[in-house]
Amino acid sequence: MEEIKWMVDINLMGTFHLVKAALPAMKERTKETRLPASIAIMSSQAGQVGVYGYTAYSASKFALRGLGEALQHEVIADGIHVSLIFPPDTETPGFAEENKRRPELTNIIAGSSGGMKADVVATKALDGIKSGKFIVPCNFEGAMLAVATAGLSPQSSPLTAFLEVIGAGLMRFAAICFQFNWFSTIENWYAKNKKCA
Ligand SMILES: CCCCCCCCCCCCCCC[C@@H](O)[C@@H](N)CO
Repeated sequence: MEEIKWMVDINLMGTFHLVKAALPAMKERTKETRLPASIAIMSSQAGQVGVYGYTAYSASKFALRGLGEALQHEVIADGIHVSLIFPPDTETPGFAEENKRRPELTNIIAGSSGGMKADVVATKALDGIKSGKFIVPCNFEGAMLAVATAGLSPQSSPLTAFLEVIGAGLMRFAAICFQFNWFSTIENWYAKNKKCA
């Protein structure tokens, strides 16, 4: 339980603390300058889909979506835009550390979206923030996830809204195929490893 609390403290409470600390000055500045401002929240693709081995991590990253959606309602009148970034595995020192003890099944499922270099994720994130996107995917699988999990999130443009409406059925179908594949992999892995034990 201590480790779960630690993760929620960093990923969720850490974001609350940062937003709370930055908001008064941001509101003041947008009022004075009339220039738009952005709050970028770093989630993860594991905050769009639950992934084996990431129970605490996924929970803390999913929570950021609720935070972001509600916050966008609360700051839109101040000219502040919220962006939620959803990267896949990203080559960072933290990821190298994580990889030393990541379960095989997590590797397989997370591998469905591949990995990205940190500077590429940073560029994608900045582009998304600058163009006022609420959901910022970082790769092709991320774009599919964005459509599949669009829910009631604010849409960034009429084109995105159109693609979400048109793509919804297709992406649900793709999601079912991915889930089927992941559950079969988990089942086979347990069957094989139980036999070996
Ligand atoms: C509707 C179609 C679905 C498209 C493919 C979905 C692939 C989803 C795979 C998600 C993997 C997420 C892994 C991210 C983990 C990182 O955040 C973590 N390593 C950071 O430490």
